[in-house]
Amino acid sequence: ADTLNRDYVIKDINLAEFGRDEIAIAETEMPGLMALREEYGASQPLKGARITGSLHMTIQTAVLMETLVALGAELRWATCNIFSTQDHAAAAMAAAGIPTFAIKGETLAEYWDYVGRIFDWSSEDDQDRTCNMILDDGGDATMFALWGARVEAGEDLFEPSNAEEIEFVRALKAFLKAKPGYLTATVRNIKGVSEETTTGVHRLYHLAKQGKLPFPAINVNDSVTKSKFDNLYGCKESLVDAIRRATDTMLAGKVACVAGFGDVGKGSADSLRNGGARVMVTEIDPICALQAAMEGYEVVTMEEAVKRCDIFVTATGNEDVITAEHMKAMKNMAIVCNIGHFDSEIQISALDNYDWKEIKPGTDLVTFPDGKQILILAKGRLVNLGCATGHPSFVMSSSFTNQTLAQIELFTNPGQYKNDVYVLPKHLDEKVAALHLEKLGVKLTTLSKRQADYIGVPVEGPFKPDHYRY
Ligand SMILES: NC(=O)c1ccc[n+]([C@@H]2O[C@H](COP(=O)([O-])OP(=O)(O)OC[C@H]3O[C@@H](n4cnc5c(N)ncnc54)[C@H](O)[C@@H]3O)[C@@H](O)[C@H]2O)c1
Ligand SMILES: Nc1ncnc2c1ncn2CC[C@H](O)C(=O)O
Repeated sequence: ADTLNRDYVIKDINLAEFGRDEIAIAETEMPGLMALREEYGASQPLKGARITGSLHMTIQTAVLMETLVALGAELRWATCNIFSTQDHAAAAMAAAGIPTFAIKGETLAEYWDYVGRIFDWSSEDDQDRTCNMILDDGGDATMFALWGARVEAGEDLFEPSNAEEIEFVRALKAFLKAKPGYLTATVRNIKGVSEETTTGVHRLYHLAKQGKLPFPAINVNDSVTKSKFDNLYGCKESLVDAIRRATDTMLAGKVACVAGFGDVGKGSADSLRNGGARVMVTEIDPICALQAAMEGYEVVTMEEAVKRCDIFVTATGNEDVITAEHMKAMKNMAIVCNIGHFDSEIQISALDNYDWKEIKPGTDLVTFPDGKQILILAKGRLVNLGCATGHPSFVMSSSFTNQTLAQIELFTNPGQYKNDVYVLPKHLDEKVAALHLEKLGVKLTTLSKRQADYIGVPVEGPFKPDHYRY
């Protein structure tokens, strides 16, 4: 790692030029972010914003980061998954002077130490300087700050029950010892958090319901132009990309199982079917199960799927969806991976005592006592970023335009939001979509006043009621 006590920890600063070259190409595919730089560059709405960012350190995220900086923000950034960093993107950010702490393949200990680094805004001449915004993906950064403040208010930390929690507790205790009172001040100074993903949003609603959310939050995931695009079309492109890079397996003719038929499961099932696989789905929700059936997917239980499927993908946001028992019952050389945010979906640790052989980074061959073998991808962490480069730039532009608008909303309207979870208003959702039409050559039709009146919407939109489902 390239450290030397600089205010970044990355793999190799010499990758910066390569990163910069790919960022330049990505910018041509991210019209929403580039339009926001045009629109807000002069007025600098994020001047004074000190954003602690925890989001996969990819080329696409680098374009988001430099958009936030172009609008006046200062950043400190870490990735939100130990396998998702693209080292050349991290190098380009460090070379651009943005404190970045991310290495592809970092350990859990390093991951949580880096979360501490992005919260440490203190300097020689201002020990009390803290962040005043969080941009989160999955909720790890928010949890670190909140638990720090809660421990300093006298609450007992939970007993860690796995490797991840052990490192979280260790890193948090070290931070609290080094900087007593600092996270309490941080939480007090935070104007809000914008959360990228479904699992992180679930955690925020849970906190709000418990009355333990001490600042406003914007749920970016449930902007239509985020989850109905990134989660759906992003996974449709990046899932099979990852499976192919990790295994070179032929998809055509194979039988695949996707656990969960939400936005990610829908995109994932489509991805596999387009590759020529016959796809089965498992679901708990009768509505999503009915959708899957009517889309032509067989809906089965995992107990049934393990007998018949060659490829398994979890997309539920839940835990223990594929158990050790399930894996023991799978066909020889079955491929098992997860595209959900956390690695809770597959019982990876239950395989610890079996023989693991790393074929290449991201692809492990596990041999069971009876000699049966399976391939585990990205050690059960999200496979599209662990074994490939995640979603392409264009769809991430839609997600990250929402992120940027959410940061502006929270930072420039601190009094407007209570300590609760909000989604962006529909006119901004439609604005994000509109910013991405020209790139695809879309020609939009304009309503006449008569038509607008007939369907009861303003000529300029919003074109749908809040209860509309896209
Ligand atoms: N890898 C990526 O690029 C990426 C992108 C977006 C979201 N995500 C993550 O993917 C996960 C899913 O996101 P989503 O937006 O599709 O969520 P979602 O809530 O829309 O869908 C999850 C589905 O899983 C089903 N489910 C829950 N438990 C199940 C179980 N035990 N068996 C079968 N089905 C079950 C639910 O009924 C639901 O329909 C989340 O963790 C999210 O954060 C990852
Ligand atoms: N290319 C990507 N850059 C950053 N994050 C990415 C990329 N592809 C998928 N993701 C995951 C974020 C996604 O919005 C989520 O909800 O998890």
